[in-house]
Amino acid sequence: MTATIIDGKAFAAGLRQRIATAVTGIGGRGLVPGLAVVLVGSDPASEVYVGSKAKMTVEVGMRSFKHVLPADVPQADLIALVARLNADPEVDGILVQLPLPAGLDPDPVIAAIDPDKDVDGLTNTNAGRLANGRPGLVPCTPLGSMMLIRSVIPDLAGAEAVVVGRSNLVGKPIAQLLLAANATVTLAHSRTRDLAAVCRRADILVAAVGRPQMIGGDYVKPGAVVIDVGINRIPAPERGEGKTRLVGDVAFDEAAAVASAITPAPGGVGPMTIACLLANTLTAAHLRRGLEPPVV
Ligand SMILES: Nc1nc2c(c(=O)[nH]1)N[C@@H](CN(C=O)c1ccc(C(=O)N[C@@H](CCC(=O)O)C(=O)O)cc1)CN2
Repeated sequence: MTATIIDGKAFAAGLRQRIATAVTGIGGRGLVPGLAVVLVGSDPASEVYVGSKAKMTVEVGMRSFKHVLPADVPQADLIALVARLNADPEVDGILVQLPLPAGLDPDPVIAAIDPDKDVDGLTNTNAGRLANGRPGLVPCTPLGSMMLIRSVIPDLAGAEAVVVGRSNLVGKPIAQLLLAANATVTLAHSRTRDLAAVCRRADILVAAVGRPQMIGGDYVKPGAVVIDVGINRIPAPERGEGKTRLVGDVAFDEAAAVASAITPAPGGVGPMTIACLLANTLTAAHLRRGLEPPVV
């Protein structure tokens, strides 16, 4: 079998286009959604992601507010910034880029975000809403992964789904979303016994372990849909001394030979993360004003 490649880059571009159209529509009524992104420190990957978020926010017609704080900022100052953003009427969405530098605890910072502006969907309130099947803001990477899954399997009822990885940012919310779509869900992790055999049960296999190319072809059931959430930078001496390249958590060539559809990494789930952040900001901007959010 040769798998269909699920083109997340193209899907994300289409989604951003639909968001831009929706933003133009509400602009006539004087509503311009605003997204505040907070970067603490100077992690190079985080700087790139935050830069892309700011650029794409403006491209879809929203307001972008970027706050950069030094790595040694006191925790109380970071929380005070979040409090100011909570109170700012021009800000509909707040995102604190993760990971935070060593010495800062992300939990109280996330807890300080107004759940109705929590466009990362990471507060306990939004996690609880997701777990209880209530409307709320859903973490961006899981939301984007679900859109890609539904592009190849519109009806997930009864499908066997295995999610490998149990982080609050990705694994747990994807499992909740799959469950809400009536899939039969197994949440596997580093302590799961015979992980390959568990994964081979999956019609939908989601890899979110953070270990480069760990999911080999022997983990994939013939005909399965494979969603690779991993983005890992590994040495690439074949490109020259000191060079690196990005790979996912899935050994792509091996898995693609067995699966029916697969996301590449890069170019799969990653680009959906920022597009879904913009979608969540649009949703938050509507809900905060008591308006029905558009379907994008
Ligand atoms: N507060 C948050 N922090 C982090 C999140 C998040 O959702 N909220 N996710 C990741 C980083 N991230 C966005 O923040 C992100 C990761 C990857 C991509 C992406 O488009 N990746 C490309 C490759 C990019 C490259 O060349 O480096 C791809 O996969 O094709 C966008 C956003 C952790 N932190």
